[in-house]
Amino acid sequence: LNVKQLKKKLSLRSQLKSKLSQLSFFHGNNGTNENNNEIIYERQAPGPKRKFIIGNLDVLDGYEIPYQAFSDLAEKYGNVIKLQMGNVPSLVINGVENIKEVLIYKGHHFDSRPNFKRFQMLFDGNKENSLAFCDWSDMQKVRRDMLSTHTFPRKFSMSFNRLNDITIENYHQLSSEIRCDIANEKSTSIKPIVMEACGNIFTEYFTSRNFDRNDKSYQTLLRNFDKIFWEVNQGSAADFLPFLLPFQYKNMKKMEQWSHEIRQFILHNIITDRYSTWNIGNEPNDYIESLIDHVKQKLEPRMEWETALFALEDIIGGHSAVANFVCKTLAFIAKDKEIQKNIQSEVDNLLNERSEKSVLIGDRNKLIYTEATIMESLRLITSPIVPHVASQDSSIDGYTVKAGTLIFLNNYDLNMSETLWEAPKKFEPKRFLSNGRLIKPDHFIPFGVGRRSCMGYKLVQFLTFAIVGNLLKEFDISTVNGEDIKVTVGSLAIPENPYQLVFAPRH
Ligand code: HEM
Repeated sequence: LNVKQLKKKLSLRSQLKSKLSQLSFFHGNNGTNENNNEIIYERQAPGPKRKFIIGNLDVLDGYEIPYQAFSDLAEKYGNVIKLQMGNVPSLVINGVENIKEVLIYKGHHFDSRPNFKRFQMLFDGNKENSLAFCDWSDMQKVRRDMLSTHTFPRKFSMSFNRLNDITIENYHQLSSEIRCDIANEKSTSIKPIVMEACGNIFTEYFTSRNFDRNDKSYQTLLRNFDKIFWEVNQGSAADFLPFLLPFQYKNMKKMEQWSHEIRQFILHNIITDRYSTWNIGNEPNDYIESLIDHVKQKLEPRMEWETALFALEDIIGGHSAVANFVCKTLAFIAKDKEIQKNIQSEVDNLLNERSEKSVLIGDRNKLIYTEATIMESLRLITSPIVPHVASQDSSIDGYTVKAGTLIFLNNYDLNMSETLWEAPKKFEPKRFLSNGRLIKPDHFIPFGVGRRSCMGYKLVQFLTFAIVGNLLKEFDISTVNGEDIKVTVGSLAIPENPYQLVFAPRH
């Protein structure tokens, strides 16, 4: 090969590469040109015909689990579906590769959140005060970094050990309340006591404060958090059709009142005296001190006192998500004696070998069947409840996406697809086990991934593990008269007092 031939060959190769990059959107590439600039292809995703005013909102009609509609639409239109939800242009994204394209490869193109009136109102008219509903910003990055030290404590660090001690202490309180019901020959109203345990763990862990469980205003605080959690988890047509807002007025006023009461409680009973006595330069011991330190030191980006207050409120409210999840997991377990026996024998084997007789949060890798049960519960409750919004013009799987488009990532389908899972409707922890090891399939992403991923997932895993493990060590659990209680899939929030469970001491 002489120099001339070599030059010609290289030039041909470069022309070919350029042609391929122009064509490559047909193959679903990431839509960048040679200079890594985004090429915006006008290739619209397919979707059903829109109706006047409501657009495609009617596609959800008649579905008990609305996300099932997205999966059914995918059968007809493919993995990227264009929908006009009232006045909000939207895309439904199915398939793990497409979801990864949004969350990982192009995470910075899709890092905003919708601008629903409900969310604005909960945060004093400004959704940027919220950790989960704000758009991406330097402030959000700082808030996430600050929070991660506390929500993702390193194994056996001081925070980790503290979280463990607080969890076990509160578990004992939970167990004594169950024993009280047993002594009175009563079934147990599970949600209020799990809610109280999780609320206490969160307030003590994040703020180093604990409250008397008979304190009426503290009980109201926990109830208010859960009522808001329930409301936020319900879809509302008014999110997409603002002219319906007046019909939502009463409900929204109630939510506004609950969030106002929460703020007042936190202000008066948790944060104010800590703020006034905090000395700049001290090492923060808990999340509240990290926030106060940032505000008082006037670190960049500047955080207003109000923003810090909302961040604290948001994270304390996370206890409600954990409590709802624990209750759903217990219901799945109460319905299946074999799963229960498997967890119990795994827990007994571990505890018989050692002097520490509680299941600790650090035991997760030793109790893999218990872990698999929690993963199975997560699989069934997951939904695309926290949508993304395109923060710039982009593309997904080669389809055009305009800035401002709402993106539903159909993780419900990832978890319920017949092609990805065997008998997906069945509660079967063993699907996460293989050759005595825990396996996590690539398509199992219940907490999202990337820059907007869940900030509380470790707390969910630690607390659920410790509560479920210890409860099954102590008790057999069943439903009242063996009735088959319905545990809704594709959603996390459960009503205030959904079901009773019957506990019987094992020893
Ligand atoms: C079983 C319970 C939970 C599930 C299934 C869950 C799942 C999720 C999912 C799917 C997202 C959206 C991820 C994305 O957009 O890519 C999310 C976001 C978030 N979660 Fe969770 N979560 C749970 C509990 C919690 C708890 C207990 C906390 C707080 C301690 C929490 C804090 C957050 C925050 C702050 C975000 C927003 C992060 C951001 O937008 O930057 N979550 N969660």
